[in-house]
This record gives sequence, structure tokens and C-alpha cells, in this order.
Amino acid sequence: MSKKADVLQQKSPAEFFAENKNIAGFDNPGKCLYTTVRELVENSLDAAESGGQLPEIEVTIEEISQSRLNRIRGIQNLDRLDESLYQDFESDEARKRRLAKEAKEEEKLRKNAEKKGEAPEALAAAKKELDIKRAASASKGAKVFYKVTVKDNGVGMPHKDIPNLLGRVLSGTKYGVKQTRGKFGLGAKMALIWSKMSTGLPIEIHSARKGQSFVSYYKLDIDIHKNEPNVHAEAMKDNGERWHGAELSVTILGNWQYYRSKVLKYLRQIAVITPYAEFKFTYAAEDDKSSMKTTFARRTDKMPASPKEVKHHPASVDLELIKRLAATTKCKSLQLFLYKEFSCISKDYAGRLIAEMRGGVDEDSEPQDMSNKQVVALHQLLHEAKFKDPDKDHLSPAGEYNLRLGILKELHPEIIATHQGDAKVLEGHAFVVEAAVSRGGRDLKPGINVYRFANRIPLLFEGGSDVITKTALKRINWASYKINQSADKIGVFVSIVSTKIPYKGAGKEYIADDMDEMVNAVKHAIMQCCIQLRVKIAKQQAAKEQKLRKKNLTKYIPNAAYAIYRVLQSMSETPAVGPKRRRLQEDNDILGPVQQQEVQEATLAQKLHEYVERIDTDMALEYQMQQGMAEGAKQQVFLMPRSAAHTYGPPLQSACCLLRLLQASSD
Ligand SMILES: Nc1ncnc2c1ncn2[C@@H]1O[C@H](COP(=O)(O)OP(=O)(O)OP(=O)(O)O)[C@@H](O)[C@H]1O
Repeated sequence: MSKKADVLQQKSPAEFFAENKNIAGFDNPGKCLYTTVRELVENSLDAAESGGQLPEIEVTIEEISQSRLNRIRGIQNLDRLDESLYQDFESDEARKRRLAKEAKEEEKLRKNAEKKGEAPEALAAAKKELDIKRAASASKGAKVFYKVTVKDNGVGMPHKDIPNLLGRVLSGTKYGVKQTRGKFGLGAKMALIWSKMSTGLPIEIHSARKGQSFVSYYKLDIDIHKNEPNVHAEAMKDNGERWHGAELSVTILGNWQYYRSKVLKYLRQIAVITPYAEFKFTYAAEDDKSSMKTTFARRTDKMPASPKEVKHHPASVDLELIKRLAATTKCKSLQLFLYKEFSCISKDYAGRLIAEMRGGVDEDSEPQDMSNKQVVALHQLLHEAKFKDPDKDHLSPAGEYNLRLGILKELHPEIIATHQGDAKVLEGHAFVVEAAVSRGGRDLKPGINVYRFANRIPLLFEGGSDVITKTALKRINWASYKINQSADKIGVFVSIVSTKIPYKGAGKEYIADDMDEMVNAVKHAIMQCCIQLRVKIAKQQAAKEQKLRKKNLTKYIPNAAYAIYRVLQSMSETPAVGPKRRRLQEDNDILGPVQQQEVQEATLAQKLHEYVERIDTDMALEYQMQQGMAEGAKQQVFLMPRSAAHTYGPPLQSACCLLRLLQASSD
């Protein structure tokens, strides 16, 4: 073994995450740009919602070329002395080859245009496209940097806490048992670590609490080795406008070209799940042509009730957590400790648990005095004893109203159904699954389009391994709900909220598919939507078929009226003589008016129109009757018969309902 391998080394959390950025979703420059936007936006949403504020979030990505970045960093942009040192150097030979290839390509374009007889403008457009492709491939290796700024109207941060909150890995205010988008105390610091690694520039922060007379300003970076904030500048600026919120800016290496669609998709999906928020997005490129601005507007002022922090459920605690709680509790007795620090344990039940523990503890023992063995015994008992499930009042699902509104506003589906499931429990943490299934709409491809949300954030990566995708694609028999899995544009939206989302990894990309409780809850929510959708689809199909039938019948009325009238006319002109030509009275009844010109072609056409109209209504009633029996909404109404001897006739039909009289059973 080499000597070096024997040397004991230690790593700070910042060093660990700097070396393993991918764990936190910072895989390559493009993904780093995406994850930076995502982490900052999610912090902003958490901050606005925790203050009960309708979120207003501005996201700006400013493109910065290498030379501009150098100017910002105070580095001189030197001319190259030795061109052949650089990756983009092209030898004379290579240049000749490239020019020859380009000439060939242009010649081919010209010949093709000639063959197709295209106008000179078409050839010019094709050449321009080719030039753009060439320029893109020439700039493929060029590095582009971005200043990402996210501004919100949230609660801001206390001045003195800012360096620790944003310059120390694994520090945050969201570690309690509470539904929040953030969890690990990592996201914003990863953006800072990436900026430090790729551009060396610090993060800039403006922040103000509600009613604060000053705006906190910090420019800081992180000492990765020590996992400590390193403050470059600090100020308290005047806050005349009494602004509150936070604005964070980081300058990082990225790749907008490859991740543009992901960033925009993320913003659209977050607009779906938070229709009460407004997102303004600006992309400022170095050349104005590639810049863009877009707004995802707020559609409602109805914000879901804020999630609440709750106590630990006994089924969710581990040994270390019990030790920590016992060491820090203010409770002086074990009974009070169990009652106050955990949910779903009454004082009485705490007493019974302590009696069951034995081993030298009683109700009055001090929690801090528990020995290791006693803590182990308590831990074991908490996992073996029965406890009520945690309730769901502390959770904050988007709500069917918001989910439906968000989908309608962003994707415009033809039909949609939503469902919110009952609270379920996973390892002591309550969770709620909400779902929506839609058909048709903007931006959807034919087939199943899955949209995943966890604690109201969209999950865009690693979909293949996720419980929602797997359930939607493999565990639902779409055909049985009148849905064509490959031809229809189906949107499946599932949102899971919990005090602990069982993410795989710190990148918060997907939820594993190996927990039965989760699988069942997701499947149930999707199926409930499908059941509602089946009814809507059946109604739509019947209405469509009926419309088509009516259209077809109406189409042939002029021809039919013409043909019938001609037959009747020629019959009426032919005398009825001879034994075989004797007419029935009914024939005379029809032919007489034709002869008298009382019935004409137009009369027949009108009667046929009336008939088609009538059978259309009859068929609608027939359909309603079937629906009433099979899948329509049923309502029981109890009526008192006027006498004991009452007869129950056939169902009564109306244009909107079916009334069936039945004798109620005596009990
Ligand atoms: N825009 C903001 N407004 C108010 N506070 C913020 C804002 N951004 C960050 N913070 C504070 O900084 C803390 C650290 O943020 P960071 O993104 O590093 O982690 P997190 O959001 O707690 O968890 P996660 O790593 O899961 O995102 C947050 O817990 C929050 O208290």
C-alpha cells in the first residue's frame, strides 16, 4: 500500500459536496444552470408563502461572455501569442479541408434548389440556415457564463444570519417536521460552490424583513475547506420603500443552449402547481436577438393554508434523534418528555409506555439521565407500540381547485378530472397525494405525459425511476377508461406533499418506487381521476356520435326530398286504371295533396328536418336514461304516496333527468 493511502484525511461537508456536485443535481454546466434557477426559485416561494404573501418572483439570467467575465474579475483580456496552443486553432490544412467541404455543401444546396425550381429567396434562406449551423458548431467549445438573479417578496433573512444561511453548507431554517420545498440546507450553497468553482465570483445578497428600515447587503463566498462563510462586503442600505424579500445573484458557468427548454418547462410547471404566484422571467443575451421575456401570470389569490410544524411521530424517530431530543428538552420528567416532544402520545399513554419500559425508569425520571441502554429500550418500544397515525392538518396540498386552475391556465386541456386522496402515513410522516388527469391541450404529445410534483415543486429529471411515472405507465389500464394510451394526448399530474418526501438523493429529482403505501396512494388517486374522466369521455363520445348522425341525416335531406317528390309527382300524374293499378286510400291521401300542389318538395324537406330533429331529441333522452341507470349522478328523494294502493308506472323522462318511482323498503 502506498504511503499516501495511509494518511488520515477529513473533509468538510462543503468539500464533500464540491467533489460530488452531482448528488445535489449539479452534474454539468447546463444542469448547474437549471438547478441554480430551481433552488433559488424554490427558496423564494418558501419565503413568500411562509409570510402569507402571494409570491411575486423575478428570475433573470444574463449571458456573460468570457471576455466580459474577465473584465468583471479584473483580468486582462490578452491577445493570443501562440494560436496553435488553443483548442480552436485550425491549421492551414484543416482550414482548406473545411472550406472545400463548405463549398461542396453550398453547391449541393444550389443544385437541389435548381432541381426543385425554387426561387432565389429560398436558396438564400437555406444558405442562412447553414451559416447558423456552422456558427453554432464553431462556438460549441466556447464557454458561456451567466449571472442568475432571483428576487422575491418573501420574509427575507435576519441581517446577522445571512452569512451562515448562505455561506455554510448544511445550514438552514427548514429542518423541522414541516412541509417545505427546501429540506437539506444545501441548495443555495451549492449554487455558490459552483460559482466559486467555475467563475470564482461571490454571491450577492439583498434582503429585508417586513417593516425593516434597512436592506441588508452582503457579498460573500464560502471557504470550502473550512465550510465557513467568507464575507467580502457587508452593508445596511436605506429601505425607504419598506421593501421586504430577498434578491440573490450568482455568476456561474452554464449552458443555456442545451438547458433552455428545461428551464422554461420548469417555470411553466411551477406555474401550474402555484397558480397564485407570478413569475417574471428574463433572458438577457449578449446579442438582443436571442434575448427573451415571459410572464407566468397569477390566476387566483387563493393560496393554500400554510403548512404547520408538528412534533415527531414515534414511528419516525431513530436512536440519535431520541438522544438529541432527550438532551435538549426542557421537560423535567420522562412522562412529560414523551407527551410534549412527540405527537400522538397522551399523558396517560406515556405513563403506560414507561411502565412497559421498566429497566430502572419511571414517570418522574429525568430524560437527560437516561442511559444508552434505556434510550435503546425506549426506541425499540416506540417502534413496536401502537400509535394513532398523524393527521394531515399540518400539510398544505395545492388543492384540487388550484391544481385544476394551474393546468387549465398553462395547458388548456379539453377535459380534466382531479382528485385529492386521504392522508396516508409513511414511516411516521403523513402524506397526501393529489392527482389530475387531462385529455388534449397545448404542448402535450400523443401518449401519456407525466407531470410530477413533490411538496409543490416540479420534478423534471430521472422520471423513469419515479413512482409516479412507473404507476402511470405500468399500473393503470387506460383502455378500460376509454382512453387510448398511445393516440390520445393524456396529461397525468400527480402532486405529493409530506413532512418528509422520500427522495432518492439530495438532488430532489425523484421518489423511489419501492414503498407500497406510496405506490397504492398514487395509483388510487390516478384511478379516481380516470373514473371521472370515463364518464365525461362517454358523454362526449355519445354527443359527438349523435351530432355526426344528425349531420349525415341532414346532409341527405335535399336529395331524399327531391327523389321522393319526383316519385310522388310521377305517380300522381299516372292515371290509376286497370285492376293491377288500383290505389289504396292511403296512396290517394298522399297523392291528392301532391296533385293539388299542397305538398311540394320544400314541404317534404321541412318534414324530414322536423323528423331528424325529433329523433335526435329521442336519442338524447334514451342516452340520458341509460346514463341515469349506469353512471349518472343519482339522488334519492323520498315521497309519501297519497294512498297505500299506489301503482309505480314507467320512468318519467325529461330533457335533463330521469325520474323512477320505487317503493321504499319498510326498514
Ligand atoms: N429567498 C430567500 N428568502 C428568505 N430566506 C432564504 C431565501 N433563500 C434562502 N433562505 C434561507 O437560507 C436557508 C438556506 O437555503 P438553502 O437553499 O441553502 O437550503 P434550504 O432551502 O433550507 O434546503 P434545500 O437544500 O433542500 O434547498 C433557508 O433555509 C432559508 O432560511
